[in-house]
Amino acid sequence: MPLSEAEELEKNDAPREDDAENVLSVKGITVGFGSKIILQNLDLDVKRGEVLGFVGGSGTGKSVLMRAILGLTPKRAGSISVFGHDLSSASEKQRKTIERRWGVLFQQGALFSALSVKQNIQVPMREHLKLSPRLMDELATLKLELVGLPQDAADKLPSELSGGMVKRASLARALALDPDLVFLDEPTSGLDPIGAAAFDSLIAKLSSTLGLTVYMVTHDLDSLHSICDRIAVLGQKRVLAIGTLDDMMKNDDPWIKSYFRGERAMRRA
Ligand SMILES: Nc1ncnc2c1ncn2[C@@H]1O[C@H](COP(=O)(O)OP(=O)(O)OP(=O)(O)O)[C@@H](O)[C@H]1O
Repeated sequence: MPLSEAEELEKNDAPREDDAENVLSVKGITVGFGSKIILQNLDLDVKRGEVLGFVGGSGTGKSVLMRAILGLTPKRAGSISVFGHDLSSASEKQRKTIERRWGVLFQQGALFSALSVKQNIQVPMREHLKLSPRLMDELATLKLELVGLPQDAADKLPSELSGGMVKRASLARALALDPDLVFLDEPTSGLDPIGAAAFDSLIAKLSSTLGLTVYMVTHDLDSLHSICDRIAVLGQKRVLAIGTLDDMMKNDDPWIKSYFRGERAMRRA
């Protein structure tokens, strides 16, 4: 009898012991474009069930790192393990199984403009699952509810939605396959403070009720304060520091100090 995809994964690439704690483990990765090195020998662990906020100056490589983890940008060295499985040695089939367990919300939402919200949510279902149209409609309805969108949003085009609704629709698409891990690239950018706070609460609620692990690139100090269990700071081509907000407040690196204890941070206090 042929092995299921999950059995295939187990058989060929047994999870390492630290899988129990780390959903994602990046070891010594280097990424560059031409002669420009963006990330060098970078290490990062993301723990199961945590909300990790990722910050860093503009252009330090936060999006590049996320894209490298997702396999969209090639790395020159190092290894990336997700759910205990090394992505470089995974077969295509194993990779697909791993991809089914993560969801991604790209910057600006990245919804397909010619597809309705419902069809956008169903894109990952079409790619990874074989379901009847009726079941896919039922699932899309559930996802809309989960992210707090009204059912009449289902047949709208992205251009007919407000910025906050686009973010929610993108989140619904990221959650389409009931992932264990979600990557969010600046989910609250472009939202007004009330919309951003509502989106933060939604992420916190989903993380606690669904046990989701959240990897969130953000510039939003409010998000860092309100929902992140840990914060990682990218700088000098690596993770400069990782820890709780308290740890960041005590850190004396000049960039970290000005970010967390500078004028902007003090204004929000
Ligand atoms: N495909 C590419 N080819 C060449 N250079 C690239 C490419 N993608 C990104 N870069 C460069 O890599 C660097 C890091 O970019 P990245 O978008 O990851 O920064 P970021 O930390 O996400 O910035 P921001 O906070 O402004 O979004 C930048 O100098 C960018 O120009």
